[in-house]
Amino acid sequence: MSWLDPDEDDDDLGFDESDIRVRPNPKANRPRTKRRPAHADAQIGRILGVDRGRYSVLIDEDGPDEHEAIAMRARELRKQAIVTGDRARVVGDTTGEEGTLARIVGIEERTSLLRRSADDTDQVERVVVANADQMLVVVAAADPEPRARLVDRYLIAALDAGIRPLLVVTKTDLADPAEFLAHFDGIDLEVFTSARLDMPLRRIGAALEGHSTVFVGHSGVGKSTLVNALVPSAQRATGHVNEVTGRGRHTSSSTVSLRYHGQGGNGWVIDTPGVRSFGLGHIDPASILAAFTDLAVVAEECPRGCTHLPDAPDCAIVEAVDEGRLGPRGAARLDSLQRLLQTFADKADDTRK
Ligand SMILES: Nc1nc2c(ncn2[C@@H]2O[C@H](COP(=O)(O)OP(=O)(O)OP(=O)(O)O)[C@@H](O)[C@H]2O)c(=O)[nH]1
Ligand SMILES: [Zn+2]
Repeated sequence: MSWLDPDEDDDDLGFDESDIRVRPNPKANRPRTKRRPAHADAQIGRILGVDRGRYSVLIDEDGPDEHEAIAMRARELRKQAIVTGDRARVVGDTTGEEGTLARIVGIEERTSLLRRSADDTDQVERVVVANADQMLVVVAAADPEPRARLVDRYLIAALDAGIRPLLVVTKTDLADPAEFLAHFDGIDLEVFTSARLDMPLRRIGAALEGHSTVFVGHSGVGKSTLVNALVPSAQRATGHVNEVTGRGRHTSSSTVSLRYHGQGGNGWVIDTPGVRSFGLGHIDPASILAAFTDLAVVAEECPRGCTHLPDAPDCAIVEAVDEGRLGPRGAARLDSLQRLLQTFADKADDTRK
C-alpha cells in the first residue's frame, strides 16, 4: 500500500545520507491527494458555520434524514479554508447525536467564492462564503447615512465573484432614498426599499427562493432586523452593543447559513456580521468590466490598457455612448461602470473612509 505512505515510494534509494540532505525534496511538487485514501464512503454535507474549530454540517439536505452533525477537519486539510456554504465530504459518525464528532476529509469544487482582503493593499485573501449566487447589500436611507462608495465596494466584490447583487435600502421611514439610488441607475440591480412598519418580506423572500444569498451591510443599517424577519428562528442580535457592558448581543458574531422557508421554496440566507466591508486588494479590475456584458463587447475596440475612465483617450465605450449607439441607458451604464472603476482605482486612499 505504498500510496498510503509518503515515505515508502522512495526514489532516494541508492543515495547516502549526505546526498539526501543537500538534494531538494524530489517529492515536493507531487500532489498529496494521490497518496490519500479515497473516502468512497464520504457523505456530502453543507457547512453551516464554524465555532472554535467545530463545524456544523447539514447532512442529507432536503432528504428524509436531514439533520445537523458536528465535525472537525481532517489533519490533511489544515491549510484548506473551510467556510459556510462549502459542500464538505464527511466521514465517521455523522448522526449528530450528543458527543459524536464526524470528520471533514475534503471540500467539493466551489461554484463561487466570496473573498476579501483585510484592506486594499493586503494581497492575502480571506474566504468569506462559498457557493453563494446572490449578494444582498443592505444600506440605510439614514442613520447611518448611506455611502455610495461603500455600496460600490460590495458591488465590486460581488461582480468579481460572479455573484448577482441585490440592494435593500432600509429605514425609508427616516429619509427618501431617491437621490442615493440614482447612483445605481446604470447597474443591473434589483432594488428593494424597506421601512420600519413596511418591510417587503414577500418580495425579498421571493428573490431568495432557490438561491444562496449572502447578506452584507455596515453596522446599524438594520441587517439583523431584516434577517430575523425573514428567518424568525435566526434570532440574530439587533440594536447596538452597549459599549460599557458589552451586552445587547445574545448570538455569536460569526458568519452562518440560515434556512429561508418561503411559500414557493427554500433558500439560504448567509449572514456575515463580522464583515463590514471588503478590501479590494485581490480583485482584478477586468472582472468589473466583464460584469457589464454589453459594454465589455464594445471595449474590445478600446486601445490597449484603456482605463475606460472619462479622460481615457479613444475609449470605444465613451465614443459609442457619445454616438448614441448604446441606447437610452448607455450613458447611465457607462457612468456606473466608471464610478466602480474609479472606486477601484482610488482604493488605496479609501481604506480608512
Ligand atoms: N427607523 C427604522 N429603524 C430601523 C429599521 N430597521 C432597523 N432599524 C433599527 O436600526 C437599529 C439597527 O438595526 P440592526 O438590525 O441591529 O442593524 P444591523 O445592521 O444588524 O447592525 P449590527 O447589529 O451593528 O450589525 C435598530 O435599533 C433597529 O431597530 C427601519 O426600517 N426603520
Ligand atoms: Zn475604453
